[in-house]
Formats: sequence, C-alpha cells, structure tokens
Amino acid sequence: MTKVILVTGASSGIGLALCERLLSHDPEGLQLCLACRDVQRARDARAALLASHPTAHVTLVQMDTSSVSSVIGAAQEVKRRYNRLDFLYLNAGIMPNPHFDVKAFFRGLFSSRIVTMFATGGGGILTQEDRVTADGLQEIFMTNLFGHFLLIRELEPILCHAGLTSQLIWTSSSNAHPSAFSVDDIQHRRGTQPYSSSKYACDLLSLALNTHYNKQGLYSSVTCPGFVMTSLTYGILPFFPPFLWTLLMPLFWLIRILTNTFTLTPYNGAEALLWLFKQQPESLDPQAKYQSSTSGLGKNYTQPRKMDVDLHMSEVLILSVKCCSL
Ligand SMILES: NC(=O)C1=CN([C@@H]2O[C@H](COP(=O)(O)OP(=O)(O)OC[C@H]3O[C@@H](n4cnc5c(N)ncnc54)[C@H](OP(=O)(O)O)[C@@H]3O)[C@@H](O)[C@H]2O)C=CC1
Ligand SMILES: CC(C)CCC[C@@H](C)[C@H]1CC[C@H]2C3=C(CC[C@]12C)[C@@]1(C)CCC(=O)[C@@H](C)[C@@H]1CC3
Repeated sequence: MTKVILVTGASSGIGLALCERLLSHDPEGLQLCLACRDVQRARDARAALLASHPTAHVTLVQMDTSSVSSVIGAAQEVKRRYNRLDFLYLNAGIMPNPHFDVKAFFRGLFSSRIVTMFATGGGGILTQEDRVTADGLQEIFMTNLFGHFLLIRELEPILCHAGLTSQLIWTSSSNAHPSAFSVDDIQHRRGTQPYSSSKYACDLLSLALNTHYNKQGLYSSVTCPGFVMTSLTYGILPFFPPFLWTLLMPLFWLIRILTNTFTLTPYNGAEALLWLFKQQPESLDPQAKYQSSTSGLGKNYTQPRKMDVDLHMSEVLILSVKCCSL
C-alpha cells in the first residue's frame, strides 16, 4: 500500500536529504508532500528530487510554521488531498541571530566539558536573540515547536485511523537541555537559549503525545541528526564564509573519531529519520532519542539514547501548549 509522508522544512538540509533517501529506499510506493514556507525553494527541491526519481509522486504545500493561519490553512489543504497520513516529519527549525560566545568556547576547551561542548553545542557557547511573531508568540518556540503542535492537532483526523498506525518523527537536537527550559516560561521569553529550550520542549511533547495518542494508533519519536553542515550551521558564524567551514572539515573529521555525533553531511544526518521509517512504531522507546551517528570511518548507524524527560513535566507542557492554542 502506498505510504503518505509529509515533511516540514523539506526545501533544504536534513529535510531535503531525508526526502532523497526515502525515495531511494522506495521510489514507487510513496506519496511525498513537501511542506515549505518558500514556494520557489520548494519547487526547486521537488525538481531536484524528480531529477533523480522521475516517476516519484512529490507534491508541495506552502506552510510557514511560524504563522498560526498558515499552518491551519496548509493542514486544511493536506486533509483535502489525502484521507490518510502515515508519516509526519516535524523537521522545520530555526536558530536565528545566534551568538557564538568565544570566551565560553575557550573556557570549555580547557575544561572537562570539552567533548560535550563539541557534541552538543552546550556549555553556553551558543545563545540566540528571539523575536515576537505577528501572532504575539516567540518565533523560535512557534517555528520549532508550536507550529508543529498545531499541525498535529489539525491533522489528527487523517493521522488516527482504527487498526492502522501513523508516526510523528521530530528533528530535535543534542542541544536540547532541561536547564534551558522552564514550565513557567515555555516560550523562553526571558532566557538566552530559546533554541535549546524549544528542542527540549519537542522531547517532552513527544513523550506526552505518546501518552495521549498511542491508543489511537499514533506514535511519536524523537531524533537527533548530529552536527550537520547546513544553512542553519553556516548561520551560526555569519562572518565565516562556507569555504572556511570547508577548510575546517579535516578538523571535524578528526573530532568525529572522538564523537560520532559529527555526522557532518545532511545525508548522514538523515540516518535516524530514515531508520525510524523502517521500524514498527510499537517497538520504539518513547523515552529514547534516536541519534544519527557516523563512525570515524564514515559508517552510518542509529543509536538510541535515553532522554532526560519526565512524564509529569511532559503533561504540564502539553496542557500549557493546549492553552496557547485556545
Ligand atoms: N544542522 C545541524 O547541525 C542540526 C540541525 N538540527 C535540526 O534539524 C532541522 C533541519 O535543519 P537543517 O537541515 O540543519 O537546517 P536548514 O536551514 O537547511 O533547514 C531548515 C528547514 O526548515 C525550514 N524552515 C525554517 N523556518 C521555517 C518556517 N517558519 N516554516 C516552514 N519551514 C521553515 C527551512 O526553510 P527555508 O528553506 O525556507 O529556509 C528549511 O527547509 C531543524 O529542526 C534543526 O533545528 C538539529 C540538530 C543539529
Ligand atoms: C571555529 C572553531 C574552530 C570551531 C567552532 C565549532 C562550533 C561553531 C561548533 C562546534 C559544535 C557545533 C554544534 C552546533 C553549532 C556549531 C558548533 C557549536 C549545534 C549547536 C548546531 C545546532 C544543533 O542543534 C546542535 C546539535 C549542534 C551541536 C554542535
């Protein structure tokens, strides 16, 4: 039976690489819908996918996850086109206005946090300046988490079908950290790490969605693509042109020997997202984060890692998120 798959943020990076890998895995049996905010970039992505898979079914829907009306409109369009959705990849994400804290970076270099700092971008080396959207919500929270929550809520009728299972697959991050998140400030209006907070909220929300929806056949899983060279990463050091990143690649390959989270290419980063596509959702651990990993010799594999999440907090979050959507 044909599987219907919707991928948010499919116009570039990990989302686009995932689409390419899904089509290589099963070129005929999929109906792929690319949900993108920029129509021209979406068309270019579709053309690139069709160039390598000319018989594939690839459609587009315009959706900006940072806008409530855009998400609701796109969901209506998706429900009009399909009466069932098998996989929903919640991948669109931003880290705008990042600040790279050089002092924290050098402090980390001479401390015991050196490996975790490289593997997770933690230790305070990255902060961001957030904005408020036209809907009055924090942009990073809205784009990375809340837009996706609204999408799931709107698509519920085609995600939950008696006797069938569907999967939600989040692109989270190893930068998701409980210390950046507070249930009293779920949008992270007051702190300096809204990206980390939004990704930790994705981890919590996935857990709560499993509690609420498993009995209706809907399962949610969390992935981490590792550290990947994409436009999101290039934006972290805007004064650093892409060719300088290329010069750093030998250093990154060396670091990969110490931490297999340096997946580096979007193809490698999409590994866990594709792996989940091939699993029975009932066999997955709702408290695991499925990590794309690449060995020093370039071999790709998926590793489950226990998330630092608790059920009570996940329930508080889903209630707060529902309140935001009223
Ligand atoms: N790169 C990395 O090392 C890591 C990335 N991630 C996560 O992976 C995901 C993909 O990022 P990555 O591929 O790296 O970066 P890219 O910037 O290449 O991809 C991000 C995608 O999200 C889309 N997007 C951004 N904002 C919106 C919006 N408001 N509405 C709809 N789509 C939007 C972008 O669209 P457009 O083309 O229009 O900009 C783009 O297609 C993100 O969630 C990111 O947080 C997690 C860990 C590490
Ligand atoms: C210029 C220096 C020699 C090297 C600087 C490297 C850092 C800029 C990177 C080291 C670890 C990276 C990293 C991320 C961004 C860039 C680094 C801090 C992320 C935070 C990107 C987004 C994510 O979601 C994380 C998982 C990444 C973790 C590692």
